[in-house]
Amino acid sequence: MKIESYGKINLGLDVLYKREDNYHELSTIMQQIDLSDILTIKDIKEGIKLESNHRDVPLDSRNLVYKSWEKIKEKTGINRGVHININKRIPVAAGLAGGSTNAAATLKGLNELWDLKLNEEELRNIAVEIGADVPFCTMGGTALAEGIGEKLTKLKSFKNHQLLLINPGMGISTVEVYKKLRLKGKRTLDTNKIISSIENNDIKTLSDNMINVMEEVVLENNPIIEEIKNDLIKYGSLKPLMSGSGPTVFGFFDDLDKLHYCKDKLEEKYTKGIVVEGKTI
Ligand SMILES: C[C@](O)(CO)[C@H](O)COP(=O)(O)OP(=O)(O)OC[C@H]1O[C@@H](n2ccc(N)nc2=O)[C@H](O)[C@@H]1O
Ligand SMILES: Nc1ncnc2c1ncn2[C@@H]1O[C@H](COP(=O)(O)OP(=O)(O)OP(=O)(O)O)[C@@H](O)[C@H]1O
Repeated sequence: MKIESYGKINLGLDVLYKREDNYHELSTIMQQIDLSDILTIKDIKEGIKLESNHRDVPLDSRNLVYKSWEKIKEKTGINRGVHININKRIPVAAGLAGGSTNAAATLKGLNELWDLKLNEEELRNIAVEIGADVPFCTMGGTALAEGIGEKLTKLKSFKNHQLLLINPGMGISTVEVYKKLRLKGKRTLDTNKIISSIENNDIKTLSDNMINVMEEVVLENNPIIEEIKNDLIKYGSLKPLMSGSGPTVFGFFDDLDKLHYCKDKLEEKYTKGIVVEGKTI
């Protein structure tokens, strides 16, 4: 069985406060994009064997795919073996939910392969035990995520908007970013404005109002992110934003020719990085 495992961007990310369980309460708009990894899942006699084309992906119990297999065993009592090949195309530790989407695809894949009949809500309840971004990844599309990311409200579809994603070529640890955050004690992101722009299919107003409260602390040690944002604007993007805990930056385009011109320019400049064209799905 082959499954496509799609990444996400945050069309705005606000961190409201630190909770007693040490997680943070969020208000974020999540959007699935067509940049994906391919998972190939096969039955084997017992245990789990992982394989990947990407050297930064752990092939043991640290992999979120491994955690999905363990959770399925624990929740359903099914103890079957599986071989999973993870063909990585989503940059790793990039703020694009790479590991989380692989975990979600594994939950859905095993549910189908083993005919477990878990419904969407049951899948989401298992997903949150694997990671905060995993429930959204099982659902996809466009959603407001609150709580630690697991309280999801589906929003109107925001498909087919063209964007460029620029990753400077290094990874950033989500845990470290949460540790460094300086919380303001009040809301920074106008989520209603983001939601109304989505409803009106208005990428310009959306882009103008996108805020990610994690940018500030990530920028302090990674000034290249500001440089990428400035370059995106210089070559025709609408106002760009860092996704999640970074370092990937994305910008929307109202014209495909502008996007291709910008892509050429940024590919020339960021030779150590990754420049990918994508769209919202
Ligand atoms: C930055 C985002 O990508 C925004 O969508 C997510 O909040 C990150 O979610 P994630 O990588 O799935 O997070 P998890 O794997 O569940 O948690 C990793 C670590 O991030 C921190 N964490 C995560 C989510 C959250 N709401 N509050 C947190 O403080 C915790 O220290 C946690 O130990
Ligand atoms: N299937 C997986 N794919 C990629 N990384 C994984 C996977 N499983 C575990 N990891 C580990 O998770 C770390 C974070 O990688 P990931 O690509 O999920 O980050 P991210 O996109 O920033 O996540 P998020 O946006 O959810 O915070 C990696 O450094 C890697 O060690």
